[in-house]
Amino acid sequence: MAYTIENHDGILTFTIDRPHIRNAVNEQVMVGLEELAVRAREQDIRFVIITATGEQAFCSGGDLSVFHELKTEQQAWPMLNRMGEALYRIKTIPVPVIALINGMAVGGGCEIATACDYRLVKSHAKCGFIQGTLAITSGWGGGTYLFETIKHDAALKMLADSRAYSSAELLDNGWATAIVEDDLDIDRFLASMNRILPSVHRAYKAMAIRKWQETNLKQRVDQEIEECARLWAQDEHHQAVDRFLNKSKK
Ligand SMILES: CC[C@@H](C(=O)O)C(=O)SCCNC(=O)CCNC(=O)[C@H](O)C(C)(C)COP(=O)(O)OP(=O)(O)OC[C@H]1O[C@@H](n2cnc3c(N)ncnc32)[C@H](O)[C@@H]1OP(=O)(O)O
Repeated sequence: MAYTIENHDGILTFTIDRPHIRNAVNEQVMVGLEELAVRAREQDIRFVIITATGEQAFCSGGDLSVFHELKTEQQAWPMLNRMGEALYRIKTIPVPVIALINGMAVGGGCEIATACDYRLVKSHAKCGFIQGTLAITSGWGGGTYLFETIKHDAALKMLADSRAYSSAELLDNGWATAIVEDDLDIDRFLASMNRILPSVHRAYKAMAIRKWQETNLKQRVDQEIEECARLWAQDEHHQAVDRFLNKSKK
């Protein structure tokens, strides 16, 4: 199994469980995120947490060993669109969604975290939209969500930098909600959330969702996906992925 979903007293935790491959997203993880989006809409759910197994990685994005088989725009679009739909469903979950970033979050991994309402970043974790180094843009909606999340210049810089930022940089640019060292820090954050009635959390989330609907967030995500699919088909992208996969084999 590539993931687990556990409900403890209304806190629904999704854990990507592919640490050997830095928790990269394959078809099974996509199925898991789709299941999460359904279960998170049940009435007893108070918060959702998305995290991953181990200390090394939260998620290294799409599983390039699988997705590298997609060569053309027409082949790439269904994969990008499926994840785009799943992440939009996660973004609009009616309760707060917390990314617990236990390690590296790069590429699509950074997009998953950006779709969440809060990002608790372990101090050793580094995160970045490194897609530029693969000659593509973000393609699961994460770039669009970034512009909803942090200041315009910081967002544009983070996308264009195409490198992993330290936790201190992520706190500084507003992407990280907090840096956490251990379970105690996480418990403290959840305790602060628990002080307020679930119905109040739901009402505030509904306010944010209304804004996203009125500003055509989904339409903007769809445009991001289409642009990424176009870039995906270029030789520069395939060559960059070849370099990464062949480096691993040496
Ligand atoms: C597809 C959608 C697109 C989007 O819309 O955003 C993307 O997500 S594109 C994918 C972007 N992701 C990457 O380019 C990240 C690639 N990975 C890395 O840069 C590094 O692995 C890391 C995440 C910085 C971690 O480095 P390190 O701790 O040194 O581990 P290794 O590099 O040795 O990796 C261990 C093992 O895992 C394999 N691996 C890692 N990430 C991926 C991946 N995304 N897809 C496939 N395989 C991956 C890596 O090849 C190693 O394998 P072995 O050598 O066989 O052990």
